Amino acid sequence: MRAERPLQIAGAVNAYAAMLAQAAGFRALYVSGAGVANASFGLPDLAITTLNDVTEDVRRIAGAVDLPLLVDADTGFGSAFNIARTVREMIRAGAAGIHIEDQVAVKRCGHRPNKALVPPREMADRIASAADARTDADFVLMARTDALASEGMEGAVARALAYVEAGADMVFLEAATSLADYRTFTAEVKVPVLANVTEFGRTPLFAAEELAGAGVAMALYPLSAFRAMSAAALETYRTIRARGTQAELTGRMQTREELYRVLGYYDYERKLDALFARNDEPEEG
Ligand SMILES: C[C@](O)(C(=O)O)[C@H](CC(=O)O)C(=O)O
Ligand SMILES: [Mg+2]
Repeated sequence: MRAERPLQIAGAVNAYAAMLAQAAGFRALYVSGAGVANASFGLPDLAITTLNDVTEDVRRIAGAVDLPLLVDADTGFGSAFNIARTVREMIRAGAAGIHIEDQVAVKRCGHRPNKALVPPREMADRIASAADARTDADFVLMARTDALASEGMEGAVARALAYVEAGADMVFLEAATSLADYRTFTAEVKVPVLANVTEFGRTPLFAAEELAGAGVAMALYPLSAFRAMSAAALETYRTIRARGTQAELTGRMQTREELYRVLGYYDYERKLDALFARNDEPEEG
């Protein structure tokens, strides 16, 4: 966050997407709960996936890039002891931080209607359990509030302040609808605030500079690349089925050369060649 404001955080649904985001210059990445559910399991984002499902993706992504990873821990995957375990497992898997939200355990996407929240006290307990379980002082604990839709700005601010009091380092204001919302919220909540700029939701696609002007410290793009790749993949599959060839699509594909550059393939190949060359040398006898 010292490097840029707002810190742009890009969602990556797998290790290779994370490498692409890193190559594009992002300084922080996100493992989206919706991304794990949708992309890794073909499930909707309705609290169906588990802690293990998410940490598996975190391990793969953290193993592929050097960037800090913010991870969506939904409602923490259970009650106090489970939340403590979530924190420890996320740290072990390589996350730099997680966010935990104040929806009931059967959560929904933050941009859908009929979200239900736990009482502020219960969410503060979630945060306190998480803060207590931290085995790494640098691990970031972010409280997400979904309260704007049902309790308005006053409710969202009151909740955020309680969560910070309970140990949250940062706050995620879900589904804000105007820059004025962010301005009011960031003026009241003194810790860094994240804006979720997810497409086709409640929040207009505010530009980074606009968010910075409203006091926002982090801008999240949780599923942007996933939505783009999904549309591209569907078009590719359809075209091959309809035309019997992919020839007209290659201009829009990432080439083998580009793929290999991102992967560092040629370094691996050189090492392999050197190993083979060594093995070919006659043994001294
Ligand atoms: C940020 C989010 O929690 C996610 O899982 O990526 C989702 C994103 C989305 O559904 O667009 C959310 O905002 O609830
Ligand atoms: Mg989510």
